[in-house]
Amino acid sequence: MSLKIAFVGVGNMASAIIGGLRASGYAGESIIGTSRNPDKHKSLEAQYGIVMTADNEWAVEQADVVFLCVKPHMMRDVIDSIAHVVRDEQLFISVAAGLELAALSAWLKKPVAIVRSMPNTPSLVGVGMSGLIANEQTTGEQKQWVSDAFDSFGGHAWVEQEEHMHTVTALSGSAPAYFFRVLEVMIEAGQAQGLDAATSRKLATQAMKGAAAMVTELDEDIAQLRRNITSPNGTTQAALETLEEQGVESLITAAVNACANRSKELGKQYKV
Ligand SMILES: NC(=O)C1=CN([C@@H]2O[C@H](COP(=O)(O)OP(=O)(O)OC[C@H]3O[C@@H](n4cnc5c(N)ncnc54)[C@H](OP(=O)(O)O)[C@@H]3O)[C@@H](O)[C@H]2O)C=CC1
Ligand SMILES: O=C(O)[C@@H]1CCC=N1
Repeated sequence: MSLKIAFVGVGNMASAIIGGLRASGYAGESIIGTSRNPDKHKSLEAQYGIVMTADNEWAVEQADVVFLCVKPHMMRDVIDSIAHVVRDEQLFISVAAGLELAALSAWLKKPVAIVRSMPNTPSLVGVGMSGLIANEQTTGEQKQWVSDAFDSFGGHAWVEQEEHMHTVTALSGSAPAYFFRVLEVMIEAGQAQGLDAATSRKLATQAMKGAAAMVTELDEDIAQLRRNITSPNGTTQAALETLEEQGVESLITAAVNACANRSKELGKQYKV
């Protein structure tokens, strides 16, 4: 089915989803985006072939599916301002970190279908990953549409318990930023050893891409893939021993836990 989609708040995350949807063949004419700043509208229209407006009410009125893509602390005000035009048959998809289905449902004030999602920005280049959970109003057909839409810009996983959305955020929603940070540090280290920035970036990023491709394309134990590179008393062993000595396991575990805990805090802050 060809549905009209509205994105309320076209910033980093909505742009990544819109870019992914457009690249996979979704028609620009069926996508409306909103932002308060009209100065941004022309460039977003040109970039994605969509219609931009500052009028959230109008955008929601046109839509079968509404993606809610503003920051968590803005969500309640934005929903309050559109609640009076919400129709029972519409599907709402929130991308906001922490915000629970119950809060979204109470603010929307109608028993509409709601999906809470946690996507990530690699959606822009078709390799996103999204965790999803739906409220009980969401039909099987709507869930199938959501699965297909999110698959069009990457992969998806439905979770059974809403609590697990915090872990989804820690393992995929925020995680591209951890890997970007690792790359930044590696590239700087390469430059410190004398390589130019472009060569350093190419070497480190291709290595990360290759590692990710091996893990996703080969059905092999990740630890074994690591051991396959690690010659006894060789170069890799020297690097890995340093990582362990410097506490790589506790460092990464602490970062993942901090992310999930922040998501829980956001949930509590906006609990209804
Ligand atoms: N960035 C990421 O990697 C991820 C983000 N998320 C979630 O996505 C949501 C958005 O995050 P992100 O895209 O990073 O943030 P951004 O600030 O980049 O995007 C939010 C956009 O909302 C617009 N906006 C704010 N208020 C309004 C309003 N009243 N009406 C219409 N548009 C409005 C802003 O544009 P303007 O100022 O022009 O109005 C802004 O561009 C958050 O809830 C976050 O938790 C989820 C997963 C990953
Ligand atoms: O940092 C954040 O809060 C958002 C949610 C996941 C990624 N970015």
